[in-house]
Amino acid sequence: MTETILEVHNIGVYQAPGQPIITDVNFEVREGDIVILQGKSGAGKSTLLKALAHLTLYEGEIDYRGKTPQSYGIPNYRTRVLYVPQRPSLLPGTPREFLKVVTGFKSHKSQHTLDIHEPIRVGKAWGIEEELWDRNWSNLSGGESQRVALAIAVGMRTAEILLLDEPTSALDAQTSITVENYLTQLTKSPDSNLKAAVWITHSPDQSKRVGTRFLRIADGTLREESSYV
Ligand SMILES: Nc1ncnc2c1ncn2[C@@H]1O[C@H](COP(=O)(O)OP(=O)(O)OP(=O)(O)O)[C@@H](O)[C@H]1O
Repeated sequence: MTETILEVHNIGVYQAPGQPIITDVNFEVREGDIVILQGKSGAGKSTLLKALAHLTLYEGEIDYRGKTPQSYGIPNYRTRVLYVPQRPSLLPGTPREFLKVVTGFKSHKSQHTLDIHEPIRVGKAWGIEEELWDRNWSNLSGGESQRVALAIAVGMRTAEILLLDEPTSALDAQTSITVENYLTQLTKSPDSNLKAAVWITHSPDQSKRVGTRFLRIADGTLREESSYV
């Protein structure tokens, strides 16, 4: 039987008391799932991913492998259920400097799989030459910084679930497919830590290519669909 990784019970996020962005969200993520999260702009998709990563206040419960996020320690939990923003906003310095900082965190160090060269290798597979790692973030194009940030998230090899917030929105069609194939194959590989993803996209074509399950947020709550609609 396929193992459940994440169980989400009655999640609600509020922008102010009595003003919910999302309520009564229930679903689970199992090994091998690439869960497409769809919904209109402003529906609450990013809000839900941030709640799953414990990056925003929420009510309700999250179980990761049968335990609460707190029981892992929140920084450690966040490396396993890892949110990848659409673009790294306003980061100082260069990607290589950023990589050195994040790989120095105790929560990452405690995991034996870490290899700081792996993100650079992943980036190369997506057309990111090594010299770009020494350029300031502010001097990278939108598509370059998006791929570098994703390469860091993937190359750390700490995540079991990636929470992907429009991960290819700044990429051309061909590069987007290269990244998609890499992520879907990694999710299926028995040697990989990565077991699943929750993936926001506005692209019906991308949803069909990568999705194994389809969730939609509408009117402040979530429902499962049989396909992208
Ligand atoms: N920190 C916050 N405080 C108050 N309101 C917020 C906050 N974050 C998000 N919102 C509001 O919550 C709603 C959902 O935002 P969210 O970013 O989750 O939407 P989304 O579905 O990801 O949209 P898009 O497709 O445009 O990225 C929006 O109305 C947004 O303005």
